[in-house]
Amino acid sequence: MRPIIVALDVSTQQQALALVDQLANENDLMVKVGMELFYAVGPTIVTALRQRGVAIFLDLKLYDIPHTVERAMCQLGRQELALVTVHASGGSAMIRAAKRGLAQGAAIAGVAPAKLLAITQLTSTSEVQMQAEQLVTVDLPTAVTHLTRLAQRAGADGVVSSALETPLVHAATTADFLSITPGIRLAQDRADDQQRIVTPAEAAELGSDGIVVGRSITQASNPVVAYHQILQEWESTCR
Ligand SMILES: O=c1ccn([C@@H]2O[C@H](COP(=O)(O)O)[C@@H](O)[C@H]2O)c(=O)[nH]1
Repeated sequence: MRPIIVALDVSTQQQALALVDQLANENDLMVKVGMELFYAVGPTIVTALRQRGVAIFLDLKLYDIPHTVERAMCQLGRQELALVTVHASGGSAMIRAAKRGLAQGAAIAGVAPAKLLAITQLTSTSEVQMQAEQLVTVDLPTAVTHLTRLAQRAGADGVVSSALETPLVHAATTADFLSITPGIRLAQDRADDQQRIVTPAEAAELGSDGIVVGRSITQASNPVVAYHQILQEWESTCR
């Protein structure tokens, strides 16, 4: 399955469920709960979404000392989640700890463990910004490739980056390793905080295993029409 993952970046359960209900007829729907919704509503949003039968990507981008991340992931592991995230730059010990925590939580609850994704460089980061602000001295593709290798060696199941880097991610990892890609924009979308953007068709051509789309759907006058436009582009070029 190569999902379109709808980022439910809204601040109430009512808004989130209204969006999911509009998309209820779509096959294999996966939604992403990010910081805004999770901090506003709390873990009950996961329960409410599970009751609607959608796959859930809980994108909290954990970044802390390994012990803290392991204990936090143990809690998340008890939920039936498809995907969760950490920042790859938290390091290999932290990623290994995240994986251990997820497995522990899943075993306690008797559910399948979520897949662990590591964020490489946020899609809102440009190469210039990365070099100037993070003092990274290599170019952005090299930095993403390095963090991808580190993430896979530490046990992550995939990475998050722009689809622009997906060919590098796949070249650096085994066939089952996921390249999940936000920073998706339609030709008519206006410029915003995202820097490394591609269209759904470009993401498919580049080999993305799943695109994350937020505002192009959630802020569209008709989210279902926007979803179908994206689906059509994504599937017409999907390999
Ligand atoms: O590098 C990253 C990692 C995560 N995101 C998340 O994806 C969505 C994108 O939303 P849009 O409205 O389509 O920009 C959002 O929830 C981010 O937190 C990302 O954009 N880039």
